[in-house]
Amino acid sequence: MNSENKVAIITGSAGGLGKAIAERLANDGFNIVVQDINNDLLLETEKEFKEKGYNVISFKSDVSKQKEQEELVKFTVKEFNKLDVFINNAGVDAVTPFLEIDENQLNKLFNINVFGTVYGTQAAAKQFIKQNTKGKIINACSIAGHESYEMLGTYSATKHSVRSFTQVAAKELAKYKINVNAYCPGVAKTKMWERIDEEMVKYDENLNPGDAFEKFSSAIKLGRYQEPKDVANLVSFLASEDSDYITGQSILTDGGLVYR
Ligand SMILES: NC(=O)C1=CN([C@@H]2O[C@H](COP(=O)(O)OP(=O)(O)OC[C@H]3O[C@@H](n4cnc5c(N)ncnc54)[C@H](O)[C@@H]3O)[C@@H](O)[C@H]2O)C=CC1
Ligand SMILES: CC(=O)C(C)=O
Repeated sequence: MNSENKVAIITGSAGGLGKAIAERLANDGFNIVVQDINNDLLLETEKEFKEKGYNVISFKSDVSKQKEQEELVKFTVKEFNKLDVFINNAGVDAVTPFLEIDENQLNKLFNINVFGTVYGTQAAAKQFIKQNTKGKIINACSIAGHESYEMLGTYSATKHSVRSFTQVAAKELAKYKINVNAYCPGVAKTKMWERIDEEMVKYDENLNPGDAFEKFSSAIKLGRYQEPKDVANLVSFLASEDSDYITGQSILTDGGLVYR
């Protein structure tokens, strides 16, 4: 392990966008901590990354638990001596009409997408302040943090909330030289979109499997759906010194879908 390397934690990185972000940061020279609630997939990813020669360790926890976010940071500092970048990537979806939104759905999505982001930001910021170093916190927002989508009401509300917390944390933490930004992907082919497509098709008899994904992605001006590496490219920039003068922003990376 190289103790000179910068250290990044990426939550929800056993698969999907988080895994691509972790891999990109490892290639950028970071020591990385992959975190997820899915332990089997997490261990597989850790093994794959070790075989590729990355400086990686894994930590199984639940981002919606404040204490577990603190333990994640503690574990990282114990293993790698410091923290430089914390990526609040873990997130979950739900597809229902507005009239069917219930308490379970609201609790689950807000707990993971919003509370998880707040707890992760707090744990990372406290560590940066203790270290007396600058630091970067990078949150997973979405096109749904700028525009609210039918059938994705709760999800969209959580991502608007992530954008709001990104702004307020950036304002309050700037005096410690902590930057807080967010990336807003569009339509990336991961397990999340597989689930969204499956659920949307259930609610509309005119849709066949794959149609909902196709419908969303056919509106993308650059003419193709998003690859996880498109998202990793933006996060790599936000984690680097090249973004030192940017804070409080929720930046769209969607191939031309939502314009703000
Ligand atoms: N796929 C897409 O098109 C888009 C995704 N996003 C956001 O990007 C982030 C990553 O999305 P995907 O990779 O597509 O999702 P995904 O569902 O493929 O992967 C999410 C990962 O988070 C983990 N996770 C779920 N709950 C957790 C918890 N409580 N604690 C720790 N880990 C947990 C899962 O086990 C999984 O490995 C999410 O925040 C999502 O909302 C935003 C816009 C578009
Ligand atoms: C998955 C997602 O973030 C969407 C539909 O915007």
